[in-house]
Amino acid sequence: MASDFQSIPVIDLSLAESPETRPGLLEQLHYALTQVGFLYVSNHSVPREVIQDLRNLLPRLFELDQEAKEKVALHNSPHFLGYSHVGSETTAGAEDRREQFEFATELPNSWRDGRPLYERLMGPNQWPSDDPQTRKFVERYIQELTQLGERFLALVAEALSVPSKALFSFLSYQHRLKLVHYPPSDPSLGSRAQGVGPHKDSSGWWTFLLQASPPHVKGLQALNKNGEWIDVPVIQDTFVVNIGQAFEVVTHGVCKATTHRVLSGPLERYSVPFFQGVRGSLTKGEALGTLKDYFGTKRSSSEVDAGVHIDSAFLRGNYDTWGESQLRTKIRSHRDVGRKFYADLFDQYLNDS
Ligand SMILES: O=C(O)CCC(=O)C(=O)O
Ligand SMILES: [Fe+2]
Repeated sequence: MASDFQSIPVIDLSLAESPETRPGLLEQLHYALTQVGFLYVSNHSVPREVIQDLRNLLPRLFELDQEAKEKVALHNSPHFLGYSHVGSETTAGAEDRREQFEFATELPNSWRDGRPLYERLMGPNQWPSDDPQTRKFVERYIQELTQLGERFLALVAEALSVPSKALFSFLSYQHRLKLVHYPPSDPSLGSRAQGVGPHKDSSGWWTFLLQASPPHVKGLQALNKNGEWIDVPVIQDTFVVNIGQAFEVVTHGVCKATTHRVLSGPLERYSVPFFQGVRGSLTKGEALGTLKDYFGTKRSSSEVDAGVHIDSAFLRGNYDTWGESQLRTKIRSHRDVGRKFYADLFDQYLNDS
């Protein structure tokens, strides 16, 4: 079997600043995008203080008592924003061992009868603490990551030789952020407990992940084409970046959303994934049509071959827009929210497969 990636490339974004080093950076990025689907970015320009403030917040929020957490429970939000407890999610058929607070770009609830229902995914956050710093730190972090996401996307366009305008046209103005806590696993399970099971990121365009625990706390792994799980260790002052499913679709599978998982071990672990959002009105036709010329004919034969199989619930599903496909996924994984806020659609979404 051909060898495949055994480690995750580190891309130094400061190399983009000089005309001497930029071509080399783009070449490394092209390799990471087309052969790995996972990378680290270093020298990313997100201020250290913004990251540190968020990191300090994590234990404080997860130490809140259960009552305070339940007050902002995700099941009270039609926008799927808020707290979910350990055991409320399953991935790949098994229960995940993690609790999380989900936030998004702060937006008013502007959905009205007659508008597409997926627009209701946008709406205000539930803030878990009266401490005004919580909101300040989370919002500032989302703002910084939104900017990093845009800078990164411009480089991706250049590395793939596609118009950046086309890539930007797929973006939403709502991005999502999760604060995640993996409690220590039962010692009898060794280091093999499921923090989160094998998955591809479905909700975003790109994911920018902060591994917020010290380097000796391991857990994240990416799957290479040979079926080997490759460790994605903590590298200080970097973000882990990986491709989401919508990006795999628009690049016709040339850039794959790589499967990954988290094993939880005897040490608790914190992480913060930021999911750059995709516009809900994006249709299948647009997603496959916009860059067809770039990913159909202009590619080397090995890249075109790689694009033959696109693994996407969006393309397979019965609904034409990205927004509807997202809403369906969310309702199926949080059925209580579906029953409460989307009663008219609930049965249809549950029984349409
Ligand atoms: O916690 C991590 O390191 C990764 C989490 C993840 O893959 C996800 O939430 O999609
Ligand atoms: Fe993920």
